[in-house]
Amino acid sequence: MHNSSQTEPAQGTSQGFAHAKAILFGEHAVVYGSPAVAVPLHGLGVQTDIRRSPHQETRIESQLFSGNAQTAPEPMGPVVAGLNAALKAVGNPDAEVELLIRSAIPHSRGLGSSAAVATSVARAVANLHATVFDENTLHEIVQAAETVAHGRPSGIDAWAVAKPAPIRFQTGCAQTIDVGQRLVFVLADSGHHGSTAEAVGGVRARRDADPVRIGGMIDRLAEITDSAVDNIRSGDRGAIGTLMNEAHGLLGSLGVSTPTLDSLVDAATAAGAWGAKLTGGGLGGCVLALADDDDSAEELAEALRKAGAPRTWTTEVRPT
Ligand SMILES: Nc1ncnc2c1ncn2[C@@H]1O[C@H](COP(=O)(O)OP(=O)(O)O)[C@@H](O)[C@H]1O
Ligand SMILES: C[C@@](O)(CCOP(=O)(O)O)CC(=O)O
Repeated sequence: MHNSSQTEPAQGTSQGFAHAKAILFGEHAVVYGSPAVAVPLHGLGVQTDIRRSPHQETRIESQLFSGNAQTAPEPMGPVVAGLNAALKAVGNPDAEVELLIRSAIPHSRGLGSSAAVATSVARAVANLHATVFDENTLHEIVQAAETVAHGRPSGIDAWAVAKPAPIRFQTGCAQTIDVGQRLVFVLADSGHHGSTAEAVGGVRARRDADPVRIGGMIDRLAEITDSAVDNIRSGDRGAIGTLMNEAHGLLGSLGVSTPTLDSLVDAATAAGAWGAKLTGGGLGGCVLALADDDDSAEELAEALRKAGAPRTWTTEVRPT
């Protein structure tokens, strides 16, 4: 995965960074208290530069919007909420600041751009005030942004973009997983935006209509996640891949896959991936495939692009 370029801050400017994430197991089930596993996507990140505003207003410059924060359109709501929560947490809620947000993370692809942007903004605010947020304070700030973005987020994204290692997340708590063997993943963009809120709402409606069947699938996703944690610890790629394939099938049955995501999973399997699945909310977004090694990751990425993915990224999870 290419490195997002980090630049030196100008005088009077402070910075904050955060990386993207991919959910390896347990998306959607995590909303109902099941465990989930997320991995950091180092090198695919966002940088925020901040300085005290020389004007009587807070301004944001970003790929989505540039202008006075008070006139920012609705999609910027999470960013403004994160900024306000961070300024409040440093005891300077009325501060006027200027933000420059540069992100390499495509938004609405299940890669955690909203949480990563909010994390980089919060870290920049802390830096400007010569402090560092402890992880729980940072989490609360980012959850304030995520609540505007998604309604009732489980909290996995907010932890996953802030932690440098894979995590097992359940009901608000995130624990780092010890990794037994290096894992190389290829991410393929389906080219379609996915709305997490719509996907989560769809699963909830199906669960309300058929609690026994859908509840059974959610229970199975929870079992898959916990088996996968054991396999990540022991470094059993074959077992991880088999569980990824099963998880993708279940996510399809929950109604959050699409024909494009299914065909990318099929292409990954045909190209020799240990396993592949959609990642994040679904209904668009990305597919995550487990490669054998760096060489096969290149072949896998090429196969996924041939199958229609407009872009791919390769990332690794290092043994601890
Ligand atoms: N480059 C960016 N500049 C400003 N805000 C961004 C940027 N990327 C993402 N965001 C914020 O994150 C939101 C996207 O969140 P969402 O659709 O949930 O995507 P994701 O699944 O990547 O988190 C945007 O509406 C905006 O609030
Ligand atoms: C679908 C979900 O389980 C994972 C987050 O989805 P996404 O990676 O933001 O698309 C929602 C949640 O955990 O709140």
